[in-house]
Amino acid sequence: MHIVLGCFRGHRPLTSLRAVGVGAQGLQVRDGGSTPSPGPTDAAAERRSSLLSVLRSRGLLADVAGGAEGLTAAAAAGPLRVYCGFDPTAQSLHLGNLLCLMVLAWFQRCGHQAVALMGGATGRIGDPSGKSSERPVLDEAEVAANAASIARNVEALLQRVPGSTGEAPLVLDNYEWWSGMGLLDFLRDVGRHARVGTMLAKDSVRTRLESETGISFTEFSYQLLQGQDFVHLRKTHGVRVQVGGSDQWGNITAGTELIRKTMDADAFGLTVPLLLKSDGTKFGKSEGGAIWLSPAKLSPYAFYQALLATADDDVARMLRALTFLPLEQIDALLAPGQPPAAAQRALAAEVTRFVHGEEGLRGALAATRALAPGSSEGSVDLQTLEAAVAGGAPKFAVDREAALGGPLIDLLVRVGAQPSKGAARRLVQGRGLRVNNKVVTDEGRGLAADDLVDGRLVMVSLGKKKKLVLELGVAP
Ligand SMILES: Nc1ncnc2c1ncn2[C@@H]1O[C@H](COP(=O)(O)OP(=O)(O)OP(=O)(O)O)[C@@H](O)[C@H]1O
Ligand SMILES: N[C@@H](Cc1ccc(O)cc1)C(=O)O
Repeated sequence: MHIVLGCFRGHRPLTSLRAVGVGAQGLQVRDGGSTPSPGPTDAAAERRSSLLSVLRSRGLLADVAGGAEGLTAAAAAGPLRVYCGFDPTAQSLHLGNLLCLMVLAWFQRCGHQAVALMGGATGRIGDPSGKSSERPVLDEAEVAANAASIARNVEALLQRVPGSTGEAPLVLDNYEWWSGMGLLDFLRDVGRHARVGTMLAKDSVRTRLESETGISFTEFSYQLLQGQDFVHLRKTHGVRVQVGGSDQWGNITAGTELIRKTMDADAFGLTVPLLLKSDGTKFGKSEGGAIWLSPAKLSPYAFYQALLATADDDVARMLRALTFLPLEQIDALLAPGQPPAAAQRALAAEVTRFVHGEEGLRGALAATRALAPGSSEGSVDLQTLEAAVAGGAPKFAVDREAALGGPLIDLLVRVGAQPSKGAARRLVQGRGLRVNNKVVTDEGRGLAADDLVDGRLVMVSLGKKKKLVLELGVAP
């Protein structure tokens, strides 16, 4: 895997930010020295206002809309609510989306409150940002099911932000307010405030207008829906900041402009540099090859392995952007003399822990150990077996009674995994046959019920590298 953090089309120069004099993590309070130590209120204000310098130090800040100084002052004055929207066009979010979730997490750590918005309505329209062609229309039931599954994932993830000092995160769905909005209300209350010239000038629209296929009115209107979301959240939940990838700049500023015009209130936008693949395309779901965050789409083991495969050139940026490790610890991991892949292992462990929880990481590490060539560690569970099959181990369906009723070596010959009984015996004599990683020493050993994982599966290793999975059931 080769991933780079870069900026997408439409990137604007980094707004100059004022450092606010806190440590790299933004969580340390300055040592008092000769000046008096800050009291608890000052410490909290300092932590809240450290936000932009923290995001910048982690490589998570591309642009600020509404003024960096104003945002820092607002953060110092009190906890802010910040939102990021996700269109439920797939069952799960992916590693690219994790950057935005990390920004929400840093807000939480600095004492603010994160709001994750499911695009139950916008997912039915299709965001043209960064897309060279029209998105397919999704089935309503599918969008709703996707939104529910992403909401569960995101909520669990934001609730486990380590060191969070903000109020508990909120998860909302914009279908709530769009489902009741009529066309006339929309044109009168939202459309009237939008200038067509400004809408046409957005990168997402301009590039599509210049393309052969152009842009539909539906996708052209998308920016107003996202803009109105921000207005709605500003009014109903006091949300003052919106976060998104740098491809979202046009949609985010549509919101800050609408708020300014219709409410005469302040609002800020933050964009995150996009996580790009080595070919320069966005690391997203439409482009394929996504590293999914939901365990239903990608097991914690496979997720861990995908991060372990991060290229050396990308690992420093990924450690800064996708983990909460202190920057000094990251520098130490990258210093010469570290064991091979130490940085990748730390990256994989930290990100897996955040995305899948402590339990998910434990399982991923257990499966990694169990599937290592020649492993004799016995912790083979369902995830390990699924990982073995996903990694190319053949799976054989065998008759349960026959499998439990005779020697394993006979079964291996019957399914074609061993050329002859003699070869299978020699494998046992050379201590090369293992059942769920336990060495078989008895040539007559058969399978027993307690070898079975999930009551039906067993992993058999033939020598150091070859593995297969037997599934006991009714023979095909
Ligand atoms: N590779 C990425 N790097 C940083 N942020 C990203 C990346 N991919 C998506 N995001 C951000 O995550 C948020 C939600 O994105 P969303 O799920 O709607 O689109 P997506 O996953 O990029 O989908 P698609 O590939 O269909 O465009 C947006 O703010 C988007 O900019
Ligand atoms: N347009 C965003 C998702 C989003 C939807 C609604 C919002 O209010 C905000 C963001 C995207 O496609 O990535």
